Amino acid sequence: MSGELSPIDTAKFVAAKRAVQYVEDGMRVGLGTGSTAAWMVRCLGERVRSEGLKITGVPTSTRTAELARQVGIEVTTLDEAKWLDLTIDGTDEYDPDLCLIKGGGGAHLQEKIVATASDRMVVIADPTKGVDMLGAFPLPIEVIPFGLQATKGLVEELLAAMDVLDSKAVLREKGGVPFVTDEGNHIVDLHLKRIQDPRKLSMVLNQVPGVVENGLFIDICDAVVIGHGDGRVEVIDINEGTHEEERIEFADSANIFADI
Ligand SMILES: O=C(CO)[C@H](O)[C@H](O)COP(=O)(O)O
Repeated sequence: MSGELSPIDTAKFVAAKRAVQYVEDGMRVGLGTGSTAAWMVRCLGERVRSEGLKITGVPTSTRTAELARQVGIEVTTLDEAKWLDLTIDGTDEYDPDLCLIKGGGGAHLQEKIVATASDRMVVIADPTKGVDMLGAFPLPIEVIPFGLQATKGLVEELLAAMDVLDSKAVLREKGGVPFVTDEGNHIVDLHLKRIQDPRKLSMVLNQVPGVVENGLFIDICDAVVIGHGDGRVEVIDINEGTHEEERIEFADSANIFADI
């Protein structure tokens, strides 16, 4: 990949480039999944190659593991790393409390385990991901294959009783067959009304037998780095209560790929 980036890719790139500044020598870093997280992995690889930064990455999917190795990041498992200093990941939505909907890429189970086992989670996003109230993006749940239709039916009944279901629960497909996660499970996407009480919904969903994990990330994200197409980044830190803006140089974006 080379040449001019589109405004949306510039936004993702500058968010990623700013976020990898949080990474210090010796850190164990959770590596998220998705197109924005892929920019972060490339930016981190660039720091490893050009600065000799020594880090261990814990990928949240086979896709991310493959890319991390390709760009020169040493990877290990969460069990080997035990605990992480930082996780950097993308998101499908973030709200003003930095609660998230994730799982658009079908990796939210590993992503949630990895982020929860980290001192700090930094989310990278473009401006389209910010919402006043979660729920415009369909909420993914990971469901085991056994009894899939029974689980899906029960979830639909529960959501209808709670008056949060907007249309329906849809089994995610890829290439005409059910999408299979890295854990060998399936994804059901829940088309909901705006989520008034994400904490309650998350707890209810995870009580249903057959549901492994839902895509709501509550009180897990510490900061969000929002990139813009003109190179500006906003950094919102929920713990510090700060909202800062700066500018990131993005003319070198093509160099990120030069040595790979
Ligand atoms: O949760 C995720 C994968 O499970 C992704 O982080 C989320 O879908 C955002 O992806 P992208 O950066 O491609 O928009």
